[in-house]
Amino acid sequence: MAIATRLAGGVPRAWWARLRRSGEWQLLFHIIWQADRRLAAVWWALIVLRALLPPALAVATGWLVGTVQDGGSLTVPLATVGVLFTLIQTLGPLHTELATNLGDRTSAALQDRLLTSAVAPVGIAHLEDPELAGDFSLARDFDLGITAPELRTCMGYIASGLVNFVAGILSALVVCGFRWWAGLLLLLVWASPHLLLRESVAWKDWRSDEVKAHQRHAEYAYRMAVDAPAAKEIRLFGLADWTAQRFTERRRALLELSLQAMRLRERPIRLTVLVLVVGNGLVAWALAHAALTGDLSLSGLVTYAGAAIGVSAVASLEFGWWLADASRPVPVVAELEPAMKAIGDLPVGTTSARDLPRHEIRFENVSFSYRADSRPILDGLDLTIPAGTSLAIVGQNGAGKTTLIKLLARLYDPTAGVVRVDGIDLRDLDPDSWRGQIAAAFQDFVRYQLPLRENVAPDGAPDDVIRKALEQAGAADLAALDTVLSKQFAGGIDLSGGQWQRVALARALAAVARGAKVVILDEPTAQLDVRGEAEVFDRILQATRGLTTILVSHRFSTVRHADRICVLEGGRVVEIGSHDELMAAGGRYKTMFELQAARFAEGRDLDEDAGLVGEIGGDR
Ligand SMILES: Nc1ncnc2c1ncn2[C@@H]1O[C@H](COP(=O)(O)OP(=O)(O)OP(=O)(O)O)[C@@H](O)[C@H]1O
Repeated sequence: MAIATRLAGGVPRAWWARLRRSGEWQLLFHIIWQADRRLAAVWWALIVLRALLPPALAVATGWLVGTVQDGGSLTVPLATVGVLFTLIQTLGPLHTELATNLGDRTSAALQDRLLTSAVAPVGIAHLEDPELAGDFSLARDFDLGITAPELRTCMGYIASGLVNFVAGILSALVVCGFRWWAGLLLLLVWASPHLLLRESVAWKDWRSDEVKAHQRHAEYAYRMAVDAPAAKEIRLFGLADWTAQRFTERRRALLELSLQAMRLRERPIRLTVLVLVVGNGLVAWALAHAALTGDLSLSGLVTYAGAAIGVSAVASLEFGWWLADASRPVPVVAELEPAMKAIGDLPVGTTSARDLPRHEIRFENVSFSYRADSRPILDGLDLTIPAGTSLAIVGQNGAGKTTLIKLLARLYDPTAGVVRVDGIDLRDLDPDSWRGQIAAAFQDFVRYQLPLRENVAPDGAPDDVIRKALEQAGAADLAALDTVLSKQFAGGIDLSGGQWQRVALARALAAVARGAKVVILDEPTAQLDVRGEAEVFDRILQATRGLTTILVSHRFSTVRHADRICVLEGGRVVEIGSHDELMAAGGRYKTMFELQAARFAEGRDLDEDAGLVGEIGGDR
């Protein structure tokens, strides 16, 4: 790992102060413990055992030398030195392996916490919030390893650091057996870097907006480079260098920031060296003097000199760096949990939606803005969708059609006004039971890298329900139900955009078969070819007949089939009625319809059997 990254955490005094202040390391050790108690207990036990070994070896070596001098039996002292030496050599690598494993488990525990807190809120505002998105990148650094090493790497070094630190203190205690002040003095001088270098700069601003922005961009560029969906455009638009450069620049900027933060000041370093030389010189002189004057035996000299050298481990700066690096994302994860809840969670009602009789939907004077300081997307909107009827919503890009759907699915609550179903405020309903009543095919539907079966019914359904839904969506012969819909899996297949859309429609239709009473179709046929659209949409209409259906579409050939159509503009409904009524009214709907019909009419020669022109203009 690059030294710059290792140094990024700053120097000991700074990390110690920071850690103590923020409780980062307590949080880290708490999470380590929660991640795997058994492994964590062994990890700690090995720290204690390994810390005992160096001072024990110093004592045993002195004993061995004394025994040689006295001419006694060497078997036991030699065996003791051998065992201690072997343990020192073997426990280290074992401990590192264990620490890597514990680091992986701790990362997984942190990931679990992040995932749980991302999916737990009832709404989705926290996932669309730009500031939280920055924190997300920082929080995932224990995995990404962009500004700091991954936790699996840190854990081994933290263990070694702790071993050194404790072994140093124990060695000082051994030196106290020679002269109490000598042990204390050595402890103080070797601990002095922690104090003297306190003014050196740590990377205090690692959570600044600048760091967050670099981190986010670096991560984004990385995903662009390695994710398959972006691969086509990256190549066609010649963006490969741009992507690589963006990643390199952002990462370099992060390293530069951390390097700036670690630059040590000269004077404290000189002073630290002076303190170390003087302190160690004094103890060395005392040892030599005692040995020369006969105050100290050769055995004692070997023991205390060995222990005196061992005290130096107290100065181990690395321990602080690794602990600071490893701890860094932990508070972000901890803070993200309440932050996401505060932004994304919505009050939960208790009334079950399962027994709603009719599913009439009413928007009453509904206003909505995504942020308090942004323009209203919906502004005093009134709209009623009678139970068992279909309503199509049309309007220009950005008119707020999808936003209205989000309110209906209770992914957000209105800023003002109320959305009711059968007269009950959506906020009084249990959100899960309400969503259980909804079957939806979204514009940006999810392409699950799962078998076809799970793509149609993620939470499980009998195969005949799945097959029927696929048939209704015109995807009966797509693949066997067990086929994974991704080439990235053995035996998997890739689907075209239109085929994927049919799968998304089948998902909604399977939900209808299992009892959903409200159907949301947001651009359900946008990716289907013209003939496919007409055929699939007829079947969807049949399958959803008698249900309350909301259809958002720019395709008027689809829209015209709805019982009623509303035109959304300026955050309100400006026209509503059946296709015939709106055409007769001669307003915005008629204009939009005729514009699209004319466009298709121009293309008639190019696509004679498309059938769309006839469909659009059929009963004009
Ligand atoms: N999460 C969000 N945060 C802030 N603004 C948003 C968010 N989602 C949408 N918007 C804004 O709200 C407005 C309405 O968006 P919406 O997606 O509802 O429009 P739409 O009518 O469905 O558009 P289209 O026909 O292009 O799909 C747009 O100006 C959009 O930029």
